[in-house]
Amino acid sequence: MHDIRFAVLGTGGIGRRALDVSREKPGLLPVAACDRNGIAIDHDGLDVDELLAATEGNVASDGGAAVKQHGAGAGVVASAQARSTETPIEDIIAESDAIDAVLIALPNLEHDFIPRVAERFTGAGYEGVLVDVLKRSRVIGMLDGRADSFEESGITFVCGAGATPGFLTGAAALAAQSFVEIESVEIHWGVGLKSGYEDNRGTVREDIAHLPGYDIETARELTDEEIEGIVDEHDGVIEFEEMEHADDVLLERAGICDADDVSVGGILDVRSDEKPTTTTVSVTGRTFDGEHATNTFELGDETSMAANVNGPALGYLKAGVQRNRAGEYGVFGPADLMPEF
Ligand SMILES: NC(=O)c1ccc[n+]([C@@H]2O[C@H](COP(=O)([O-])OP(=O)(O)OC[C@H]3O[C@@H](n4cnc5c(N)ncnc54)[C@H](O)[C@@H]3O)[C@@H](O)[C@H]2O)c1
Repeated sequence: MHDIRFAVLGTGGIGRRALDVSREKPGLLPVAACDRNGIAIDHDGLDVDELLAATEGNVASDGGAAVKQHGAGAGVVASAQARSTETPIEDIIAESDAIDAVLIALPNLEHDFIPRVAERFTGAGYEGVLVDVLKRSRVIGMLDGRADSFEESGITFVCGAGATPGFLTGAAALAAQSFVEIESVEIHWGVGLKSGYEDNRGTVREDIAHLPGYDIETARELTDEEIEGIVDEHDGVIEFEEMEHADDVLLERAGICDADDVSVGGILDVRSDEKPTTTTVSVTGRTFDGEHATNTFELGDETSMAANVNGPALGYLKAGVQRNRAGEYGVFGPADLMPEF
């Protein structure tokens, strides 16, 4: 039985794959999807096969010149189920009475963009679940600052619910259970994206903002050619250290450790699907009986970014719906919930 009707905001690299993964997750019925230029809605369930086929290689991200366009229109409007609109998010909000949960797979190149999108749902009196896969630590505080209005509206907001933060934050919370004091949490990720920048625009651009000499503002202004240039300079393999990933504040928020004890780094290969390094979460701490040890959680190298972001995002969405139906509203992080399968 499909008892969770959900929408996806953003049908780029992440949003399209969320729809794809949802086909194999029991209980989920995708009823709406939008990108910057279009919207597809069918309350009986979208035809995901058709939508994915129509948007393959046609993931209109920002209307820029380099967007791949293989169909009649750019992005979601290439689907027979979609129509073009200048107000995609409002159009979904207008139908949100019949939507249980919304996965926000939008870029996060302005820190307050996702909080502002959430405000639009609150303003319309939405009662349901919002889930995002945002990365930046500072955005969590902005969402926490709106917790009262989410509670008043009847919204259960699950924030930072992708891979990192998200899945790996939850793994750290579990790995911490052997200890009574946590000394450090080290998250080191490896991602191979043969589909490259073209199919993962938000992800790659936002990661570049973590490189020395860049920030979110400068990354936002880069042209597609400049991004391709940075990728070329690194021969397609870019290494990141001390990233501002919200795993730190989300673990602190859950009472597990101080944000300062958490470090996140990783290696992104934009030219190969093979991971350049194994993704690990290492939690070091002291046990009640005085031992020091490190518990390590490791992902299989064959698991793709798409699997590790979207499986958990939809799993947390399901957990959020359960909370929402039990009348629990406000802001939840991935260390506060166990994702459902
Ligand atoms: N937490 C994690 O583990 C994790 C991992 C990967 C990506 N992400 C995040 O996921 C997000 C999406 O990444 P992506 O690679 O899919 O990006 P993308 O650029 O490929 O796709 C973004 C989509 O959002 C749409 N969009 C942009 N502005 C819009 C607007 N105003 N209204 C409606 N639609 C709009 C675009 O048209 C596009 O469909 C990024 O913020 C990225 O950092 C998180």
